[in-house]
Amino acid sequence: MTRHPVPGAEGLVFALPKGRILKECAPILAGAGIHPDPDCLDESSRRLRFGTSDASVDVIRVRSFDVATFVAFGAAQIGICGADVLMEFDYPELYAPLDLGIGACRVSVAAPEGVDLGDPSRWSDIRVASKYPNIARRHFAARGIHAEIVHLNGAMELAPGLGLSRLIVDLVQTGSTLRANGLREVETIADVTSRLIVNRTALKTRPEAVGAWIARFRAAIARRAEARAA
Ligand SMILES: Nc1ncnc2c1ncn2[C@@H]1O[C@H](COP(=O)(O)OP(=O)(O)OP(=O)(O)O)[C@@H](O)[C@H]1O
Ligand SMILES: O=P(O)(O)OC[C@H]1O[C@H](OP(=O)(O)OP(=O)(O)O)[C@H](O)[C@@H]1O
Repeated sequence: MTRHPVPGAEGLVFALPKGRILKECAPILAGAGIHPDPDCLDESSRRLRFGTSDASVDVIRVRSFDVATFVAFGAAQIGICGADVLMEFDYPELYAPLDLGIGACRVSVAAPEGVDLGDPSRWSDIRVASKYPNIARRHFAARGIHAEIVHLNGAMELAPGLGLSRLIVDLVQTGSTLRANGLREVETIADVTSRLIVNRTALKTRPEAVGAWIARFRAAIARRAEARAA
């Protein structure tokens, strides 16, 4: 694919999450008319910024949590990330106009299989391991429970068995990770899919460019839905 110069002040930077959502994003990007350099989808590539078939758009590939941060601070104007990440950060600078319908899972509370946790309405304090400290804290606070959060970046499932916490708050899709680690889902906090996100200031100051991309993604999602229904 032809290399294009990086976008100048008028160009847009599109933040994509590396990891499991990246491949699911590709057909949606193509439907919206963004064709990144093939290296972008090759997880073994060490590059982080890629040109696209549109000389005015570059793609960056960052961790899922960091997509929200790049877009919130205006370093990227558009991006794709899970609703879990949006809930966790709650950045006022982010506008999430479109549910892309990919990366479906849920944020749930889980506990050790076969352990009686007692009556949750009687809990006052509980220790919870999660990579979503804000979601977890808010969830328990809304029930009048003070949650002491142990912030982990992965392998939360180990925490209850090793006495690090009584509960975990993590993503669940099939439930096989919980089962494989002797845990059960206790409660769903929120259903999750991936969203198109934009920086609110960029949308205000460059409504033609940013608004046009939102419209293209909206049309691409509608076409996918029609094709699935046919
Ligand atoms: N099991 C799953 N099924 C469906 N979607 C998921 C699942 N796990 C995560 N996701 C979605 O994919 C996003 C990215 O998850 P992924 O596992 O690729 O990255 P991560 O492990 O959170 O990031 P990192 O590798 O940077 O720590 C999550 O924020 C969520 O929206
Ligand atoms: O219910 P399941 O279908 O088992 O999916 C849930 C698992 O998927 C995610 O982890 P991932 O595979 O992304 O690995 P990670 O721990 O590196 O984030 C999530 O953190 C759970 O561990």
